[in-house]
Amino acid sequence: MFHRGELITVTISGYAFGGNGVAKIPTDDGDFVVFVGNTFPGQVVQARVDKKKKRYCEAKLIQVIERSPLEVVSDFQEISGAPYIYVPVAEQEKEKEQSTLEIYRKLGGFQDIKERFDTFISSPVHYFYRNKMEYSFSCIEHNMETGEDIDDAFAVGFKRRGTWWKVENLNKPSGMFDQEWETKLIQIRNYLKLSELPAWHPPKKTGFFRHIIVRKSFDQDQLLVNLVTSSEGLKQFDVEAFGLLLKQLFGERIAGFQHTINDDVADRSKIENGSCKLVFGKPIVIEKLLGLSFEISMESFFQTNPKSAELLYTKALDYVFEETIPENDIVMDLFCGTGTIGQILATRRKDVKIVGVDIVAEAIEDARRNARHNGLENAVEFYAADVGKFLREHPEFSGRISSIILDPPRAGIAPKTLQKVIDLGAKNIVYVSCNPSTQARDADTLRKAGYELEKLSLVDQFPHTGHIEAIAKFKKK
Ligand SMILES: C[S@@+](CC[C@H](N)C(=O)[O-])C[C@H]1O[C@@H](n2cnc3c(N)ncnc32)[C@H](O)[C@@H]1O
Repeated sequence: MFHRGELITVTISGYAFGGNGVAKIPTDDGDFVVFVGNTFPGQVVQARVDKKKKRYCEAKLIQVIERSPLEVVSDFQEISGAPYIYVPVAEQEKEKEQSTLEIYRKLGGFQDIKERFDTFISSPVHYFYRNKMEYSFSCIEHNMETGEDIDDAFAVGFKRRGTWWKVENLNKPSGMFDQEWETKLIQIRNYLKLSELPAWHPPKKTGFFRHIIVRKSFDQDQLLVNLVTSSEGLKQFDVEAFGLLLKQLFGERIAGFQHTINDDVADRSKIENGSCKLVFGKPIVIEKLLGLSFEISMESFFQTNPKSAELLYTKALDYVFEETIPENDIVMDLFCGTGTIGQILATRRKDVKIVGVDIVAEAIEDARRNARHNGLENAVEFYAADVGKFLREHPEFSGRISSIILDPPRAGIAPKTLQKVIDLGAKNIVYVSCNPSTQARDADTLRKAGYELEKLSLVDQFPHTGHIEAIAKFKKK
């Protein structure tokens, strides 16, 4: 049944972890299962078969032909990064919870996960919650109304689902990022188009305008803007005049405007590369989390949904403090990024030392600077290193740690590194993850090493997407 590359139309009847809609096609040998990413039960969709196995296949969504009866179409423009914008949040949350618990059963072998499940924390804001957005320019536009592709266009918005070359103009807010910014993006597009410099041509890798990236501070209600162009035709572009337009459109809300010149042929991955000049203002915004201030530059990692991150961190730290931490003990914040969790912990317990480790040197510099500004420099120590290497080179911590916080990237923790973490002999481990499938795998390793999974909570950091954040609490038996 079906072959790779085939265009199929299926009705989605179920939901699997990670935003995969499930369609079942009856055959003489039982159901043949089709997984289609970014779809929802009740939708009829057109999709292209990508991977084919004997009993199932994976297909990429091309278009939703019929909406699910659950969906409520609103005035937001649907973008590929937010496939569930029309699905009521309660329905999204229900599917996320069930599918995440199922992945814990399947990949972690925790058949009794329901009994260990603590709570599902909803995002305190469901719309306009993101603090960073990256828009692409392309001279190949996919017109959403007519379905046509237009060459020699000037499009600014997001890549058409499943393509890296076509851009759909963002004509109204997506419901994900700042409402005023996205309402006025059309004026920015019209202004830049008048320069007669071309938008980027992704297949040819030529053109001038490449990306526009915006960082937001909710606390200050300010925006930091970075326009990325090539140097092709640079002399014709009046960057100061564009800065004035930003000031006219957004006034005091613009904290700073940067211009990055990037001639690298690689598209998204090199977005922050090239030479960057601050045209006016500051190259940072300041965000507040649970009373602490964090300076965020364009490049720094910072939780995308800060209001929800407060709830995530509070829950993670509640788990840490459920156990006794002796005075002057060390708590490790491994994969600490800009050190937010460790610093917040330090405000709740003044008599413990925090050791944070992250592989990105810039993130550690941010962590140290922020700790100084927050008056916490004596409570925290940050190291720029690979966690596995750090633990190998610092055997002195072994047996001296009562609690560890882990917050690794989506890939989870490398087996050798996890073994080093286990060798520390901590009584408690709190594991925060943006990918519960790798967390469930690591939870199985921790269980085999004598750690019991006591509790699991889910935090909906990313409404309208298939993503979910999970916090697991482990205790040494
Ligand atoms: C999900 S982020 C953690 C963010 C941080 N806890 C926060 O909330 O701001 C994962 C972090 O792991 C870091 N990382 C990835 N691989 C690493 C490794 N092998 N050793 C140390 N840090 C690593 C990344 O630089 C990133 O900052």
